[in-house]
Amino acid sequence: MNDPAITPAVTAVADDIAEMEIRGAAAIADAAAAAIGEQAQASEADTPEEFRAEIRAAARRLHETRPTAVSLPNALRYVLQGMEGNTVAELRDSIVATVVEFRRELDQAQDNLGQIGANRLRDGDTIMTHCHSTDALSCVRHALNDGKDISAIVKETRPRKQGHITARQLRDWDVPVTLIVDNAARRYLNDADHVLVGADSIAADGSVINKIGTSGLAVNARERGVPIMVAAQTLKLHPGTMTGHTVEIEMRDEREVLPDAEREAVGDVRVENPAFDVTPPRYVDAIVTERGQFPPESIVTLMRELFGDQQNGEPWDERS
Ligand SMILES: O=P(O)(O)OC[C@H]1O[C@H](OP(=O)(O)O)[C@H](O)[C@@H]1O
Repeated sequence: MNDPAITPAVTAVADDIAEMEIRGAAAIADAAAAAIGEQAQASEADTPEEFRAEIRAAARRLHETRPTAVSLPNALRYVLQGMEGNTVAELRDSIVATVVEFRRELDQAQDNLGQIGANRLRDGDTIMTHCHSTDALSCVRHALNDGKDISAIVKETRPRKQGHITARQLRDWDVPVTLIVDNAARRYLNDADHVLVGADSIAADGSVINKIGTSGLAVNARERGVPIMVAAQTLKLHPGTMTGHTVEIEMRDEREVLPDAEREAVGDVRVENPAFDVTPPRYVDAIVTERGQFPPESIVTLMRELFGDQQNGEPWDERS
């Protein structure tokens, strides 16, 4: 049998995720779900078996792009579990409807989470941010909508400088922004009332997997007495960690750290470029989700409720 046909739209989205043209855990989940919808609509499968094989192949292609943000497999699982029917047309319709539902829930969860997180921010507070998180920014947006004045100290976030995206978004909302290099964070924590970050995955023990540099920031913030708030919708909860799996930390291309043009001046050194790190739960004050805010130690209770009956295996594995 030929390999299942994957539509060019899926390949393009997968490439964009791998290259970080599409980035941020929520945006990756949204784009991956939409791509499965495109696959379903473009499919020329003659039989239900062929259609299912194509959808599974598309999901695998999207899944293999980046390993750390669990929102990606969680999104794919949601959509594939919605696939039902006995004909190609029924299967297609079920996928398309599930994608619409998933994307609506994603937006709604981010909005609800923002309202909950905004309650932690007081009028006149200054936040310190790391990287760019749409979940974290949703909290700021709701605080602003509630009439609070918020200022921000924005960490640049080497090597890809996603802090620039955060700074731009906050300025568009008229939030006063001070942009700093990552190394200046400890100094400026004296001026911060909260550290506010997002997450790519949350483990069952309440550990937060987020952009490299988050754990050092959290340790420094704890030493300075600045509370650390993690904004992460439940799509970021990692079901595999309930059975002891660890979260794979993505290692990215060394040229993000040392571009070819600078390589010669530095010479023959090894470069490592981990994209994420793990912040232990004891450095986190609250994990804000659309289901409420939790001390990290109690996140496992929510995970049991959400994933308790999950079976082994993934719907994109070679099963029907
Ligand atoms: O889902 P939202 O809150 O937008 O983003 C969550 C996280 O995704 C990003 O990863 P990357 O830039 O894709 O490596 C950052 O680590 C950010 O905190």
